[in-house]
Amino acid sequence: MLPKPDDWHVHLRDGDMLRMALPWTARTFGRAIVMPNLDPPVTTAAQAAAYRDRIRRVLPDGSRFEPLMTCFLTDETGPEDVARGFAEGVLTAVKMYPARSTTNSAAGVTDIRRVYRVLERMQGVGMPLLLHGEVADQETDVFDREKAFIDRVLVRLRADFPALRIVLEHITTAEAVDYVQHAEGPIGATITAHHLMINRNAMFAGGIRPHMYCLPVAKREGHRLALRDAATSGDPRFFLGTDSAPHLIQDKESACGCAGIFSAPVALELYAQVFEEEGALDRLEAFASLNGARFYGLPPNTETVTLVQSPWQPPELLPVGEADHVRVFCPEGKARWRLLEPAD
Ligand SMILES: NC(=O)N[C@@H](CC(=O)O)C(=O)O
Ligand SMILES: [Zn+2]
Ligand SMILES: [Zn+2]
Repeated sequence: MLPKPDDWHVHLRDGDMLRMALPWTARTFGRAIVMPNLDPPVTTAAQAAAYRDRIRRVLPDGSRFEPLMTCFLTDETGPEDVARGFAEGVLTAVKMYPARSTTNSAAGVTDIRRVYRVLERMQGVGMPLLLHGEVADQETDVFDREKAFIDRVLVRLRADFPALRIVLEHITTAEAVDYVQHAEGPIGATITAHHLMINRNAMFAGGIRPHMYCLPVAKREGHRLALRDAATSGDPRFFLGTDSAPHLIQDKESACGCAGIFSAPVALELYAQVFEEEGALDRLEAFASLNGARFYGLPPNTETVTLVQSPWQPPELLPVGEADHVRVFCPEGKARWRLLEPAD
């Protein structure tokens, strides 16, 4: 049993996809940081408030799930708008995607110098900046883009804004682990369940596997092991963020399949498996339920969840709208841990 965990990085989408995805996240997590990369993206506090209303309207009856909203940083973002959104409790954080680094990020930041006024303001009011930490330039090898982001962008950014609260999201490399462990000042990192479970071979096992493709792309085995060490270390800088990112099958199984792995229905159960394999079940609570809340200055949830060791078969495909489905991530087909429903 542990305090209800929070998901510090999730894509809930909108419309039919939101109706499919939200109940899975709300079942497991008390709160979630909701990504703003809709099409078009959520770029202002007012748009974030409207999106939060749409999310609340499709929450299952009786759910106490709380969506924590973000807005998408663009070259045009106004410092006043985000600071006011933060003060009013509409916005929890600002999300920065380097332009064209990932799904629906075309409106992202083209040159970090253009957003320095916004960052200055955020630093002043203590508002976190969440980073998709990959450079977007196509000359850099896709497997090196996270390390290049740290070397070319993050080091400089943190030197210029030493008190800015930063989350390096969905980290995938030993270099990112090392950077976050040793950096001075307020920094944290989220780690997904899938990056703890698969390495890059999973994308090519017997053929091309589009459902194992996400960004940042899974790396070599050594990096996966470094992530497992970090997540299970008890270091409060590392916390749970599923990056559950549903896409329709037709968009994944395509000549140009999009990036994103949908893990919400089984994510906590898979994290539990990883912690068990590492002999660190006693540290799952810190990673899943305490560290992130502390970073964001929030109390842990008062509700609890219970995980039991009991193999089960998560749904493989979930319908969205009339015509298509989303595939659920579960690399071994079965999950070894099960979340007890309140009625169990
Ligand atoms: N992680 C992904 O592979 N995709 C995310 C975007 C993101 O988090 O970078 C998505 O929105 O589909
Ligand atoms: Zn991302
Ligand atoms: Zn994401």
